[in-house]
Amino acid sequence: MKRNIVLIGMPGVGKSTIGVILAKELGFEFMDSDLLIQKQEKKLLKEIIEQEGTDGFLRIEDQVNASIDAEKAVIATGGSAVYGEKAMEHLKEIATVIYLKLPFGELEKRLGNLHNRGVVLRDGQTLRDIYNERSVLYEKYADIIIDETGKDIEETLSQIQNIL
Ligand SMILES: Nc1ncnc2c1ncn2[C@@H]1O[C@H](COP(=O)(O)OP(=O)(O)OP(=O)(O)O)[C@@H](O)[C@H]1O
Ligand SMILES: O=C(O)C1=C[C@@H](O)[C@@H](O)[C@H](O)C1
Ligand SMILES: [Mg+2]
Repeated sequence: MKRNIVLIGMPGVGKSTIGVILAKELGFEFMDSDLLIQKQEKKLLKEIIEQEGTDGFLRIEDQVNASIDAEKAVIATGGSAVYGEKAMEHLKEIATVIYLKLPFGELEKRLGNLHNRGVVLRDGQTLRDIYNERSVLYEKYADIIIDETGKDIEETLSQIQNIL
């Protein structure tokens, strides 16, 4: 295992929820890219997306993720992190990358219950469009793929622990 773990996947798959528990179990630090972006920009993610547009947000996200310096950390990325090539190359160098994968139908149900989630959608794009577009990228960058189908948080965590 490399010295850090990076979690990637669609919004709502549980990168932040699972990441913080995993960090605690491993005795690692926990970092959340979304919080690093908000701290640097001194704005909420949705404000950055509103003010800078999706491309502006993606540029900031790429720069923040490419600058992460960590040792023994679990890093939860935002769902759109995989659009940042520079960032993903950097994260691949410093971490084992785990893709938390959920079938579209389950993800749609879960996102339906989540409020205030700024998702990077270009004009006319649907959740299905970005699911298809991003799945290719998540698979490309993943060292490990965890299929969350039918698993609760504890079951997903123990599957990750068994593989590490
Ligand atoms: N089996 C499960 N695994 C993970 N999360 C689950 C599960 N079932 C329900 N949830 C819920 O789904 C939500 C996952 O949200 P979370 O913010 O962790 O996602 P995320 O991947 O970090 O998204 P984002 O890309 O927007 O940061 C939480 O509210 C969590 O409680
Ligand atoms: O999947 C997305 O498009 C996003 C997910 C969030 O974590 C944030 O990074 C931002 O709101 C964009
Ligand atoms: Mg998150």
